[in-house]
Amino acid sequence: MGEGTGASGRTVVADDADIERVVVSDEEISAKIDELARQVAADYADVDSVLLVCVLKGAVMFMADFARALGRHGRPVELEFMAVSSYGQRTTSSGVVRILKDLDRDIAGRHVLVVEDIVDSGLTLNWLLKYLASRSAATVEVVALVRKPEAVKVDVKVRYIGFDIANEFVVGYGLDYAERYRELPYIGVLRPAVYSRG
Ligand SMILES: O=P(O)(O)OC[C@H]1O[C@H](OP(=O)(O)OP(=O)(O)O)[C@H](O)[C@@H]1O
Ligand code: HPA
Ligand SMILES: [Mg+2]
Repeated sequence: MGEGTGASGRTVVADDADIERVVVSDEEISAKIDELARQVAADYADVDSVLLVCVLKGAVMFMADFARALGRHGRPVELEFMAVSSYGQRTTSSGVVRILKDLDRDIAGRHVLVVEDIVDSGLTLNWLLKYLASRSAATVEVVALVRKPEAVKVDVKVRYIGFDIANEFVVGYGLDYAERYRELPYIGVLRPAVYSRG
């Protein structure tokens, strides 16, 4: 693809052609991450250490940018990763959360902040919070970049939220459809034709 301006309003990236509409731009994401990091750094100013738990794969971009923003705001953190999956190739949750990668270390007594890309039905987070509670963390809070308030099926406590968005399937900035589009720098909606390609 040559030079030009794509759906993101900036230099075209490879998957722009499949995007119908941008829901959250990369500039909005950066500004929001900075704002969330400032707030979290202030709220956790009095604790010795903070353990960020990234929920792979979707939250990988958010984790990387959020951790660095916390550093800029004077809050050092430790990073831990879990991989869970409930969507697979679908656009709706299977309701069954599978652990693909567990935590590498004990979180007992730690101040844990779960870093999630999206709260949709809430089923993943609901399951994860129960799982982490059983591992005796001192505190467990959640930061989620986006949430779909109209899609929530279970009420989960999310302390920090970037954006509330409409109830439509989105991709980009870590979010995938059948493992694609995670690398897009913004969050957007796919053209309907993409789903009928099979
Ligand atoms: O609120 P929910 O309806 O449970 O949906 C949110 C979860 O679903 C997605 O993960 P997915 O299962 O697609 O795995 P992935 O992160 O590897 O894409 C997303 O990254 C969240 O973890
Ligand atoms: O809208 C979404 N897009 C991608 N992955 C997701 N996982 C839950 N909701 C979504
Ligand atoms: Mg997914």
